Order: sequence, then C-alpha cells, then structure tokens
Amino acid sequence: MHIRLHKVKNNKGKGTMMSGGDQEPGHYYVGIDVGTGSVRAALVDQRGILLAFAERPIKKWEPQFNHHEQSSEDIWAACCHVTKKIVQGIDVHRIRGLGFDATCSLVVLDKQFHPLPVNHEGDSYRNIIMWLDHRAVSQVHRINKTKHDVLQYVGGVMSVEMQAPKLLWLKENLRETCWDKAGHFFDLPDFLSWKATGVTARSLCSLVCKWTYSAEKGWDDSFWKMIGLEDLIGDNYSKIGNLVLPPGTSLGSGLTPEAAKELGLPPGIAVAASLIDAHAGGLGVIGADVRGYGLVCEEQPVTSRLAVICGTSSCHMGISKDPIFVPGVWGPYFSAMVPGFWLNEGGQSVTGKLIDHMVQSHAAFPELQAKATARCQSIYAYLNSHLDLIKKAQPVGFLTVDLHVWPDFHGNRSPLADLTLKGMVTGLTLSQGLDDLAILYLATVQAIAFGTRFIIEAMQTAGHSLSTLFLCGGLSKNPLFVQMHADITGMPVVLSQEVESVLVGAAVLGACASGDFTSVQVMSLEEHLFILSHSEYSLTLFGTRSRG
Ligand SMILES: Nc1ncnc2c1ncn2[C@@H]1O[C@H](COP(=O)(O)OP(=O)(O)O)[C@@H](O)[C@H]1O
Ligand SMILES: O=C(CO)[C@H](O)[C@H](O)COP(=O)(O)O
Repeated sequence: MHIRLHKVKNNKGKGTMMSGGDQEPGHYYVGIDVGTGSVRAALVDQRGILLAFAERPIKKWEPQFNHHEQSSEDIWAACCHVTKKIVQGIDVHRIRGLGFDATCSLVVLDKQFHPLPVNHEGDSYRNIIMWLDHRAVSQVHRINKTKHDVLQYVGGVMSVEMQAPKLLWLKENLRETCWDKAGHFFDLPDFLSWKATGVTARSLCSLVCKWTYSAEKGWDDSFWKMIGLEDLIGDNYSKIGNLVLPPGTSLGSGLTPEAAKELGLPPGIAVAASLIDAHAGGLGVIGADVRGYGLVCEEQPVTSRLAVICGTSSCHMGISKDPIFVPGVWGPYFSAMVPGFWLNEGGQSVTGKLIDHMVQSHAAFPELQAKATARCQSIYAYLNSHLDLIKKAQPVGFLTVDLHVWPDFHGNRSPLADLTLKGMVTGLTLSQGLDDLAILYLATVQAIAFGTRFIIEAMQTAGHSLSTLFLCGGLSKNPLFVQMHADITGMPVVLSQEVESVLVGAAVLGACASGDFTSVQVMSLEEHLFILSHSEYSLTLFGTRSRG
C-alpha cells in the first residue's frame, strides 16, 4: 500500500503576512524555537496559523570527544535576528505574546549574569554544556549508585544528558574558573525567558524533566546532599531556581525595553514561562483535532497518542492520567507538558544526527552531493528517489535483508538507558557506490524506526495504551522516515499540514501568557478528546502498511 495523503483543511495564510484584506485584524503571537542546529521564529495568528517564518544556524563546538558546547550570546543574537525578520512589515502592536522553547542544555552565568566558561580553555563565550554532551559519565554512574527516590521519576536511571551530572562535573573539574563564580545555572528555555524579561523564574517543564524537581513536593534536599551538591540548596536554591511556574504563565512585566529593542518587538508584551523543545512539539501536535478521518484514535482518549518529535534526536512523548513507571523511559513527570497529565518521555539521542553522519561519512557522499545539486534536490530527496529506482528491481523489504544497523552510536537513551552502548553495522561489503550509500541510509532509517517500536513496546508493557503516532520536527519532512515509522510500528502516523508544529507550540505559550487564552489546553470538545488553541489545526494522514 502506498502513502495516502489527505489535505483536510485549508492552510490559509501560510508563509504570507496577514494583510488585513480578506481577514479581520487580529492578534499575533511570536514563537521562538531553539533547536540543536538552528533558531527558528514564527509569527502565528489567533487560529494557530503560521504567517511568517525565519531560521538561522547557531554555533556548536566539540572541543573534545563527547564535549559539546554552545554560546548563550550567539543563541540570543540568532533569536533577535530571526524575530526581527518575521515581524518586518507588520503592525507590531498587534503582537500580544511571546513564547520560547529550546533544547535542554545547561547555561552558566556568574552572579552578575555574565557568561562563565564550561571548558578547560577558559573560553567564557562557550558557556553552554549542550544536552547531548556526555562528559559527565563518572558523575552519572555515582548518582545512579545512590538509588535515591528521585531516580524513580526519570525512568529508574538518570541520564548523563540531564543537569545534575553536568553540575557535578563542573564542580569537580572547573571549580575555580566556573563553579565558585557561578550565580545562575539555567536550562536554556529558562535562560531565554530570563533574557527577555529579567525574571529568573524557571519553567516547571525544565525543572521536573531535567533537574529532579517534583511538581508536588518541590526540591529534595537529601538528593543534592547525597550527590555532593549540597551547596545548591543554599539561599533557597537561588542558583537553580526557587520560583517555578507552569509553562505559559506570564512572567513579570513582560518584555523589557532592552530585550524589546533587540528583538524588534514592543516592550511590555507578555512573555511566557517556556518549554523544552520536544515538549513544545508534543503540545503542538498531541491534541490535534482528527475527527472525521476514520483513525482509531478518534474514539480513544488522548492518552492513546504518542507524539514523536524527530530532529537531531527523537523524543517519544506519551501522557497518562495516572503515573506510569516505565523502566528506561524518562518520567513519569506531572504536568510537564500537558497540564494535569503525567508524561513519559522515551528518546533516541541521535536520529537526524545519525542519518546525517552515516550519509556524510560514506565514500559516495561527494557523488551524491553533486548529483543532488545538479537536480536541484536535497540529498535526502535524491536518496529517496534513488531508492525508488532500486526498489523497482527488488521489493523494499528485501533491500536490507543482509545489512543491519544498530543505531546507538551515542548510547541508548530508551528503553535500555545505557550510555555505554555503541553503534554497529553488519553486512558490509567492498561496494562504495551510490546504491550502497542509499541502502545504508535505508537501513539506518529502519533501525531508528525499530528503536521507536522498541520504546513503544516498553511503554505498552508498563501500562500505556498507544495506537497512533503524531510526528513533527525536521525528520518528519522526510517521507521515507515517516513511512518506515508507520511500517515498522504498525501504527498510523499523523502529520500536521503545518510542518513547524514545534513553533506553533511555542506560540501557544505566548498566546496563553497574553491572557487571550485561559490555558495551553483551552477547549474541551469531548470528554476524551481535546484540542489546543489552534483549533483549525490541519492534518495530513499517512496510511499504515502491515509489518514485514
Ligand atoms: N526535508 C528534509 N528531509 C530530510 N531530512 C530533513 C529535512 N529537513 C530536516 N531534516 C533533518 O532533520 C534534522 C534536523 O531537524 P530539526 O528539527 O531542524 O533539528 P533540531 O531541532 O535538532 O535543530 C537533521 O538531521 C536534518 O538532516
Ligand atoms: O532531551 C530532549 C528533550 O527532552 C531533546 O532531545 C533535546 O532537547 C534536543 O532536541 P532536538 O533533537 O530537537 O534538538
């Protein structure tokens, strides 16, 4: 069976400015999404429709193997650049709110809010330890050996990608140049809302998901004492956050005059407590209105949906009314994504990054680039059409019969929760041509999709009842990636017609903070189906093919 594609609603105004000609003047909201590789901004209207979009790459450093760093100044400058672009030519006084989402990277500032170095070189421009940084291996092993109760709420095992091991690494390795001088440790989403408002409040999303904060009980002093970071308890946790707000809450007096000037927005507009990027994507898609398309999830509670946010990494977000403990899957986190629901977050630490790595490091990559450029196609569009040609000779299921990839090139986040795992490829031959590259690419995509199936099976075994996937993020623009997820999980995959769903999630935060909407979960349609504020959400549906 081939992919079926239904446009179910009009994508009015996409990519254009609302001119006021055929539309009533209304309110606008700005969403800013800081991914691993770039910053994106969008102008979104009251119906959740994206009117303008801009993107800018951000810098990354890898000074040593497994050390990944960024700069908060570089990221803020990119936020300003893209925001100025999307508001060009519009009446900025119609903008009512601003929301940020970002990767869960660790930003370090001194007591005067100046950047501090997180590296042995003492380069304070590089003041961010990125989420995928695996420098704190020894620290996370020691943290896990404590078997402290807070670990139950991160899948039973803390990940090296969370903040506690990174903080301990800074204390043990950069005591004088960083730790002793530090005044503020922020998750990147919270750094951005502080930069915009001057308010140091943290989002419940960041602190619950990455810092062991409990929505019900707050910080646990005994954990920080047990792991040797008792100094963070002082001054009522002022360095890591003592005012914790639900995502979408309006912060202080809104956008400061200084930040307003830098972003090209009016001062005083509402700025929301932020979300981690995967959670903004989850919020952007999980509540979509799918009535009328014959999907099994139409008759099921929202807890039957799994949002999969696929960019550099993939994050698998499933919600439940009661806490579900899934070994090796992060959470359960209360109210960290959808208010009032528990969240489990499965993940694969590198997916887009793995595909890019496999393709770019192959001997036939220069040939691929040259051929794709000659056809004005992206390398992935070219590879997908090349696979279509090969498939004419052999059915797709047979192409990778002898070639298998184990995708844990950066450890396994879920459900094995083992950072020491490595990647593998079996079935290699001496062939180095374009066919070989295309088939290796296919095997990599299939391996990632099997990884998703593995996570889903762990979640189902623990008590989730999942039936439908909702994909978003850069990889959801790749039809092969989407189709393999449908084939290999045996589940239908729903895509939004608005491909920038993560940004819609960020703008929903701004809309909520503005007071124009009462909650990020504003409309209750039926007892078990809700939609977010973007009620005209448009969908593209992909059919399911049977396994094998
Ligand atoms: N049109 C596309 N086709 C195939 N892959 C894509 C496409 N667009 C983006 N990607 C892949 O998606 C990944 C980046 O996704 P994105 O959501 O932008 O990442 P991040 O949020 O981590 O910065 C990269 O691996 C990139 O190669
Ligand atoms: O840990 C995560 C979410 O909890 C994400 O993997 C991290 O934020 C990076 O996201 P992306 O792959 O979209 O850049």
